[in-house]
Amino acid sequence: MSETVPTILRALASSVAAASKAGEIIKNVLTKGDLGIVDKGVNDLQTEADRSAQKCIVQTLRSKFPGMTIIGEEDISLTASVPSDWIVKDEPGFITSLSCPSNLHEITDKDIVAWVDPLDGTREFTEGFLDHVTVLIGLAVKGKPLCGVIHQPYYTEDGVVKGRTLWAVVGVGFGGFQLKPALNDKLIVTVTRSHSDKILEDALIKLNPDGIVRVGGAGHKAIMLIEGIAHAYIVPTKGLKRWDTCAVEAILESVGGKVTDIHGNKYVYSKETNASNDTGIIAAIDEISHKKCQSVFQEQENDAACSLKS
Ligand SMILES: Nc1ncnc2c1ncn2[C@@H]1O[C@H](COP(=O)(O)O)[C@@H](O)[C@H]1OP(=O)(O)O
Ligand SMILES: [Mg+2]
Ligand SMILES: [Mg+2]
Ligand SMILES: [Mg+2]
Repeated sequence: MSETVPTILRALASSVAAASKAGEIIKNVLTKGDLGIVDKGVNDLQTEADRSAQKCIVQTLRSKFPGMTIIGEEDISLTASVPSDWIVKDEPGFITSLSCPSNLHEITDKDIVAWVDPLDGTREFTEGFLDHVTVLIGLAVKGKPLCGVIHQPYYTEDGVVKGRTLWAVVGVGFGGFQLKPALNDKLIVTVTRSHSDKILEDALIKLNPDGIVRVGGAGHKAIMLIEGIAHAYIVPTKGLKRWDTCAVEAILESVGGKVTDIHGNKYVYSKETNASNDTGIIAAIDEISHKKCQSVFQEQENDAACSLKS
């Protein structure tokens, strides 16, 4: 069976299954109560949940796709053995049965770069904002995000924590969510709740949006766009890394959104690249919202250039 399924679909199916297992692992760490928090820098936390979830995802992908390049956020040793059920065998049929164009059939595991954020929204996780937590896996081919997985372990429906997994293959399909349109003729932006600075606050004054939604996590903010709560997610400076944005970009692009840096340029997701998204992010659900945000960043740059000259 698996011989006939394109490798990229098997890789996405495995990522969907591994992200869900990582979500279980995250919940178990929290339930046990010993988070093992480390600050990797300034306001840059890592917990036992981040470490264990990454082990699960990387070991799963590595066991099936030996040629794949896997780049995870956490700098941890992967030589120690992990519980056998952390290496997930499942490849859900709703992904492997997708029909995809012939060029995607030619992709081999060596062509795929997996960008893995085992727990996005770590600060919010430690502060109890659990619905802000996601597991992100993006699969890039030829430097571009092709497949994305956003797993939200604490997604709640009717007061019950159910969890959910959003996925997409650019140009092929998406699932795990329903796209809800945002209010027309408005601009609501979503921004950080825990990493703000003067540059962001100045940009918000200049942008003067109809609403500002301050929540944690890159994956969670992408969900705000999909659910019609905001039109654009902006980060004016560095802070985000490719593992925060690869899955987000694939999913938003597959529903007609646009993700670039603040100058309108695309980031490259090849294995050779520096992981840092140095020139910020504009992630928008549509072209018009993206344009509105980009023009404000352009004005800010022009103002800065003028004040340097005078
Ligand atoms: N200054 C920073 N240092 C480290 N990670 C950052 C920084 N800013 C943002 N991030 C990452 O981007 C995500 C979105 O940022 P924010 O929640 O502030 O909007 C954060 O959850 C965090 O991912 P992670 O939690 O995976 O480390
Ligand atoms: Mg982190
Ligand atoms: Mg992150
Ligand atoms: Mg993380």
